[in-house]
Amino acid sequence: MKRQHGKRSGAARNERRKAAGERREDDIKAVLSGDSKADHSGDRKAARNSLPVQTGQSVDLDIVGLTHEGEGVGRVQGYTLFVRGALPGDRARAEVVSVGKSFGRARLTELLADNPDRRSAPCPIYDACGGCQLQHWDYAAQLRWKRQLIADNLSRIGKLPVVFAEDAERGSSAAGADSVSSVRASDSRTASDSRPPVIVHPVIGMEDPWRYRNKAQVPIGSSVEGGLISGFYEQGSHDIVDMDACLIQQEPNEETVRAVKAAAQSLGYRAYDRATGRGQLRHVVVRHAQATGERMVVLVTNGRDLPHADELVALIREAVPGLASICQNINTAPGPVVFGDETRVLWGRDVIYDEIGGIRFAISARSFFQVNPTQTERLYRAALDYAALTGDETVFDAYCGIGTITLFLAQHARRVYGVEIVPEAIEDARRNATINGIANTEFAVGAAEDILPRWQAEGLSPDVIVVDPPRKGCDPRLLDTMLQLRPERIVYVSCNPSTLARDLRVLEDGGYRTVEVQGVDMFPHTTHVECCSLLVWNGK
Ligand SMILES: C[S@@+](CC[C@H](N)C(=O)[O-])C[C@H]1O[C@@H](n2cnc3c(N)ncnc32)[C@H](O)[C@@H]1O
Repeated sequence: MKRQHGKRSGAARNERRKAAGERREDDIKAVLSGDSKADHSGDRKAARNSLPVQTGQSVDLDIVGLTHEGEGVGRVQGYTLFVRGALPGDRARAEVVSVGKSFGRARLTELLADNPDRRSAPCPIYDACGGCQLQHWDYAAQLRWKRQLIADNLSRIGKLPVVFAEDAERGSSAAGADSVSSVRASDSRTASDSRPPVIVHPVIGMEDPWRYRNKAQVPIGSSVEGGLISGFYEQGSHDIVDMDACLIQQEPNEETVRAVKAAAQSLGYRAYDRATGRGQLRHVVVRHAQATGERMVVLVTNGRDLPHADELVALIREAVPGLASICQNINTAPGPVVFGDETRVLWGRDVIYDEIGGIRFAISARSFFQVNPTQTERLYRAALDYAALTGDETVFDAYCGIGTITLFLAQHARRVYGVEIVPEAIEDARRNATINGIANTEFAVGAAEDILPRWQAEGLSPDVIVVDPPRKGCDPRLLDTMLQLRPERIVYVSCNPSTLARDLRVLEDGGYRTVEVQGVDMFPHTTHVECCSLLVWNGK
């Protein structure tokens, strides 16, 4: 494992991390206190001195929860500490590394009592890499935790009464129940309402939860010797750790990245240096289509000029089987965003083809395509199931990407309208409708919050609306329009249970009832989980 050239000393790095951590903590505190310019350093010192723990202190604590970032949560005299590497059920010894008014962080030094579900993480670089957070936890336990996470968000943020599906079958509502599988509903605003609680199903897991990712997006850096390295950003920093193997990545992607790196290295390419703005290669993005075996390489470069482009293409083609596309994306912006606006084809097609549920999809360099194809089909089937289409319906699919859910739905509806903000994705969506012979779809480029009001003004009236927004959830204007359009059903697909819960609250207040939520584990060994939720018009 090589490390990036130009790294600062360990002490400097620790200082930097500490400062970043404190900034972040202050940000959180400011949000909690509602004071975005909080700078009361005198008050802060006094408050810290009155805390039950101090930096450097060794504490023993029971771990009772897990944060969204995968840190164990424990308490010392009511004060919350986050302990990386600790799991719920552990009794841990930890050294306090930072303290804030509301919570602090501690470093796990010893496990005093082990969680029976603890496993040794199979990945050799697990501790340094920030990609996975849960490899040290039995997979079934991960799935149980993700379900609880969904339920907790619905309950705490959405203020919804919730029940686990098996408890609902037994007839016991979550309100007041305290069995392990039951969900606390004590803080649910509507827990005492007569409405039935939201049913939370077991999260659908993978039979083999490894090697699932069909896309790798790796930053390129320079080694001390001046060679190219690629891998991942070390936890909490922008230092690249050179690494070719990742246990959640499909193997063809690893092979492709290795080949691209070797080809670029042999032609003397330099890695982009954020500090100086010099060097050509910023990122290598590779995709592997699981169903067809096709592969795509996208070289993200710091400018249009790509010396020896023909030789580079020839070397990559020679080394990578199944290659269908080599693209160059140009990104001259100084920030951390991976892609620039311009993409051009260096060799082959501008897309690769993959299939999900018997539908063929063209995928271009910048288009969103779910990273776990096995689970994607399960997710889309859940969405289709909740849409309960008979063939007569008008459906809106907001945040449609390359039209994946749109085409699943279109086979069972009268007409489906898709909207998506990335123009290339809509080009792909139109192409996808054509290649699958699906003629009852229409696509628009734009923000869903702008396009739905336009469709409404044109007199369109959906029976079902499907939304699948990015992590930040739906724009409030979109939620407002959905409430005005008042479809019979809303299917809300989400990769973030907290923004899902926030938006469900808005829709509930507007007259919808959340019936059930199906979690699908798209991202095993990480703290992420995908949800598919069904809402029906409740009448108001
Ligand atoms: C989670 S992805 C879902 C894509 C698609 N449903 C799928 O499963 O492949 C969210 C999509 O929303 C798009 N997007 C982000 N903000 C948007 C907005 N305001 N309006 C429409 N689309 C947006 C993104 O480009 C991305 O393709």
